[in-house]
Amino acid sequence: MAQVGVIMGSISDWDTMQHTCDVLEELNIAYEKDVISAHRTPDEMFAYAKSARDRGLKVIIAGAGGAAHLPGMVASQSTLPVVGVPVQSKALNGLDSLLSIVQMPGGVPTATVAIGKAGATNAGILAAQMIGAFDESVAEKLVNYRKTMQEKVTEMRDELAGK
Ligand SMILES: Nc1c(C(=O)O)ncn1[C@@H]1O[C@H](COP(=O)(O)O)[C@@H](O)[C@H]1O
Repeated sequence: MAQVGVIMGSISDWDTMQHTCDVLEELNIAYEKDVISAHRTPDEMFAYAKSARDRGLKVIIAGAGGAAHLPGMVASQSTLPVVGVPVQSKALNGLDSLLSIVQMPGGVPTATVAIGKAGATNAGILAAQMIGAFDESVAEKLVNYRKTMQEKVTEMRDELAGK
């Protein structure tokens, strides 16, 4: 059963949001993915957010670009934690997406990560950390993920020393 719901406003967001899915797979966390838009499919968006907890999801990750209302609107309809990923827009480089997601009114938070690929990856890790707070096996996977990161840095140091 999926623990994380990954949604995006358009298929054009997939290039970014695939990095969320990649890290969830790496951490062996079951997830589902879908295209849902607060603007274009408001009824589906409401239904998704309202049913998310009962369907067993623990965290929702929502990626959107431009007037990125999807994360905030989903957050308004669910008590699950929502992580918003600002997708890099063409016109304003994602600053519009970032500000749309991060500037929520008091009472309805969305956890907001950085614009683009690094943010999308971090959204997946953050979701794993939320689940890992209550699930030791997920916490162990996160420890291993960090070890792998450290090993990569060690390789970089060796590579730099040889230059
Ligand atoms: N920001 C939103 C929402 C929403 O917030 O509901 N729905 C679609 N979009 C965004 O519109 C951008 C352009 O979409 P198209 O490429 O389909 O024209 C995408 O980045 C999408 O996330």
